[in-house]
Amino acid sequence: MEGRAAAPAAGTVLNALATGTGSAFAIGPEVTATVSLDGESVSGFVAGVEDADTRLVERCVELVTAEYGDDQGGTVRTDSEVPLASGLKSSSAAANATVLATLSALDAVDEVSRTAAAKLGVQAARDTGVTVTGAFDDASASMLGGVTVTDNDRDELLHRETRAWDVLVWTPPEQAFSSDAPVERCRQIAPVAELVADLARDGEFKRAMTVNGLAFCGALGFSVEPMLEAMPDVAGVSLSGTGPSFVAVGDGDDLAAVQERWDDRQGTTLLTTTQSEGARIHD
Ligand SMILES: Nc1ncnc2c1ncn2[C@@H]1O[C@H](COP(=O)(O)OP(=O)(O)OP(=O)(O)O)[C@@H](O)[C@H]1O
Ligand SMILES: O=C(O)C1=C[C@@H](O)[C@@H](O)[C@H](O)C1
Repeated sequence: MEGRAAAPAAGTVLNALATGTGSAFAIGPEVTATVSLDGESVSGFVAGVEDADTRLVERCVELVTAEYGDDQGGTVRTDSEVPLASGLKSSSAAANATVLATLSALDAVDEVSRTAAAKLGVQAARDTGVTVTGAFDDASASMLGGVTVTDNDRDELLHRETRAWDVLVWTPPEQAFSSDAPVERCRQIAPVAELVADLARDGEFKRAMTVNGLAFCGALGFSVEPMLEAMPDVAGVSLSGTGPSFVAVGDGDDLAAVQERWDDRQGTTLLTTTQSEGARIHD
């Protein structure tokens, strides 16, 4: 019994740590999960990362086999095109891919809606303490594709649209785990987050993410310089998640100008696009 599925990473429009309302958009790079159900306990591997914390993806397999199978164990392996703890939601993508791969291994894909599958991954993230709010914003964007706006306190999808943007990502050579973020400082910028949520619900995603980025750089202690370097050329740029990556959206020519500046920084830049199809199961 084997299943394979892939789910996209995501960038941030609104970080939910201030108010519980969040917004994110799916981007090209993916996490692929391969699940084999042939044992009693569940063990996980992250390709290329020794000593990776595999509890999240193991918990995803456990939750799915408990609800849709017979508590089977087995192995789960993830292969990721995005680095861990970089603000690009690799945890949500890994959880979504693992939930779908496990459902595929059980031949139970048709029994579960995509939204319900994303919620199982959110539950696994809460159970293993890798998230602050549950991050249904990131999970829904990765699972459904497009741009989503969610209430993470109720795991409710408030709004979803698709956008065809080019996306530039700068990832510095550091890591920042969401579970270590200073939540109280984020709550202090709630009035700004409410304004960003209004813009996002109206589909004004670019302006929303730029205001989000300026506010969360302040709350989380990141420099706004990468944003200032992008703002002359693009309307949408933000710190992604709890950092350290930044994302800028627009069209190719505008992003090329930003990339020239971000290429002078340490770390890596990646030019990709928005992704509107969401997670997919490999036959
Ligand atoms: N590719 C992966 N495969 C398996 N587990 C993963 C993967 N990516 C993340 N995780 C799990 O999620 C945990 C938290 O990850 P992390 O804080 O890096 O989330 P992220 O989604 O990459 O970052 P952010 O929330 O800032 O976007 C990791 O400790 C690990 O347990
Ligand atoms: O852990 C969390 O709850 C979150 C982490 C970041 O990705 C945020 O962007 C997201 O809105 C919520």
